[in-house]
Amino acid sequence: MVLADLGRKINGALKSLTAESVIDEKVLDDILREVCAALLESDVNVRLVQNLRKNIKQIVDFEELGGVVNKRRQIQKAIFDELCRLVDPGVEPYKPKKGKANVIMFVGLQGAGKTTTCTKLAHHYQRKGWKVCLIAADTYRAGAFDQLKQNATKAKIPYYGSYTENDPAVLAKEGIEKFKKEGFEIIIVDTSGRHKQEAALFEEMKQIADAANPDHYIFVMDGTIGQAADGQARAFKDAVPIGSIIMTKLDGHAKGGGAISAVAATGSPIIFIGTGEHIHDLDPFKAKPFVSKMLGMGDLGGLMETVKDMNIDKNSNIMKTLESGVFTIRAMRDQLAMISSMGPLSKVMSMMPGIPPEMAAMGEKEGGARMKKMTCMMDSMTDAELDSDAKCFTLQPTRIYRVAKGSGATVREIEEMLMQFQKFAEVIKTMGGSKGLLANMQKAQNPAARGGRGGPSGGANPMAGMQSMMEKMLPPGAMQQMGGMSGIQNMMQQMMGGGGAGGAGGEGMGGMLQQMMGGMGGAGGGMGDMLQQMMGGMGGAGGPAAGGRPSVGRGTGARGRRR
Ligand SMILES: Nc1nc2c(ncn2[C@@H]2O[C@H](COP(=O)(O)OP(=O)(O)OP(=O)(O)O)[C@@H](O)[C@H]2O)c(=O)[nH]1
Repeated sequence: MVLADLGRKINGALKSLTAESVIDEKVLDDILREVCAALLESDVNVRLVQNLRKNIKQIVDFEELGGVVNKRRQIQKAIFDELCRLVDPGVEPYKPKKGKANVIMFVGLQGAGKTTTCTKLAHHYQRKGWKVCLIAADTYRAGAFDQLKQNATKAKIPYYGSYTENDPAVLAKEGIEKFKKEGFEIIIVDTSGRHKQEAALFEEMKQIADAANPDHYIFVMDGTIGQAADGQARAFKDAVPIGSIIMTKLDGHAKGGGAISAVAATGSPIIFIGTGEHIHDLDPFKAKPFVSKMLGMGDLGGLMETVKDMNIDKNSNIMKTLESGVFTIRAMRDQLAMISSMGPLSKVMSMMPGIPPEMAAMGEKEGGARMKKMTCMMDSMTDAELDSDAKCFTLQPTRIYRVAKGSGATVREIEEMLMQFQKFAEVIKTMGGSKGLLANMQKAQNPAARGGRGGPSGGANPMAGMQSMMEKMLPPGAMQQMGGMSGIQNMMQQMMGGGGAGGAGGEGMGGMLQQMMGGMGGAGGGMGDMLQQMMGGMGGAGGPAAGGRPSVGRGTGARGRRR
C-alpha cells in the first residue's frame, strides 16, 4: 500500500513513546524528529513538515499536562490530528445535486488514471440511483476513446465520443448538450493528460472548461507521484478552479508523500481514492480512517459500517442454524460466506486494528484463497455431514476420502479443515455455544439494543474477548506499548471523535468492536482468530474474476487523427 512505509515509521515512533517513563520536551523533540524524517523520506513537501512540527509543539503544552500516560496520549493525539490535517484541508467536499445536470470535468497529468476513474465514479453514482453518462473529450491520446467506450460499455453507462471530431471543446459541448436534453444528472467529461510544461495543452484545457462550463473540476492525482506533485498541482489549480481531488493507485507500493503535498497545494479535499484497476476499486475518502489505517490502527468506523450493511436477517441460514444451539459445519460455512460478503479480505483486514497494511494485502492472497477452498470442501459434503458437529467423519473416515475426491482437495486438507472446525467450535463454546454467537451477531447488527452493562455473553466484561483478540493480533508487547486495552479504547474514541465511550469496564468502542468481531467468528479469538487460522495457509492463488457483460453505448464512429 502507498504510504505503508510512512505509517510503519510513524507507528514505530509512537510506540517508542510508550517505553518512556518520563515525557518532556526532549522526548517530544526526539519523537518529532523521527516523524518528520519519515514524512520527508516519503516525499512530503518540506514546508508542510515544518508546519506540522510547529503545530504539534504548540499543541503539546507540558505545563498543563498531567502524568506520563496523559502526556503520551496528548502527543499521540496531536501527531494523529496533524497527520489528518495534512490530507484534509477542512473544505466541504463536492456533492452533486439531485434532479439537475451536474457537469464534472476531470483534469490531471498523463497516466494519472483519469479515464479509468471517470468510469469508476460514474459507476459509483449509478449504483446509488443517479442517471450518469460519460463524455470522451480526450482527443489527444490514441485509444483514449476506445478505452472509455470499452469501460462504459462493460458498466452499461451511456457515453459520447467521436473518432472524427478533433476539437475537445466542441466535443465536450456537443456531448453535454445532448445528455442535458436527455435528462442525465451526472455528466462526467474525461480530458487528456497534460503536464504543466505543456502550455498549449493547458490552454486547451481552459478552452474545454469555457465550452463545458462544468459545475465541478476533479483533479486526478497519481498517488505514487513524488516531489513533483506540489508544482504540478499548483499549475492545475492556477489554470482551473479545482474543486476536489481523487488520489489513484494507492494500492501501489510507492512513497505517496508527494500526493499528500498536492492536496495541500490545491487546498482541495480528497473525495475518493483509487485502490486498483477494477471498476469497484474506488473508495470514499475520509481523513481519520485513512490516517488510522496508514498507522496500522484499522478503521473501526468503516468496519462497523460494513457489518451493519451486512444486514444478517432473521431468516438467514445462519440464524436458523445457530438457533438450533449446535455449532455445525454448515454454521461455519455460513460464517465464512458472511465474511466474504463484507468485501475483499484485504480491505476487511486493513480496517482491523493492529493488522499492518502489508499483512492485509497478503490476506487477500492467502486468506481469500483459503476461504474459497474451505467453502468448496464443505460444498462437497452431504446435508447430514454439514448439519453435524463433524463427529461422523471420525466414525466413518471413508467420508473424508469421498469429500476429498468431490472437492479436488487432498485427504490431508480435509483433515486440516475438520481440525479448524473443531477449533472454531471451541471458540464458540467459550461464549456459550451457538446461542451466545447468535446473541453477538444480533448485538453487532443492532448496537443500540446492547442493553445493560454486561457484554454479549451476559455479565462478562465485553472487553475481555476484545483483549484476547487484540493480544492475538498485535505483535508481542504491543498491547502495553499502546497503554493496554484502556489505552487502545481511548485512542479509538479520540480518533473516532468519542463514539459512545462506556465506563472502564463498559461497552464503548472496544465493546462494540468485541461484539462485532465475536459475531463474526466466535468471541475469544473472534475474527482475528479466524483470520490467523486462515493465514496459516493452505496456500493457493485466487483473485477476483473480471465481471461485466458488454452492451450498446452511444458512440459515433469514423477514423480520425490521433497522436
Ligand atoms: N493499480 C492501479 N492502477 C490504476 C488505478 N487507476 C488507474 N490505474 C491504471 O493506470 C493506468 C492509466 O490509467 P488511465 O485511466 O488510462 O490514465 P489517464 O489519466 O486517462 O491517461 P491519459 O489519458 O494518458 O492522461 C491504467 O493502466 C489504469 O488501469 C488504481 O487506482 N490502481
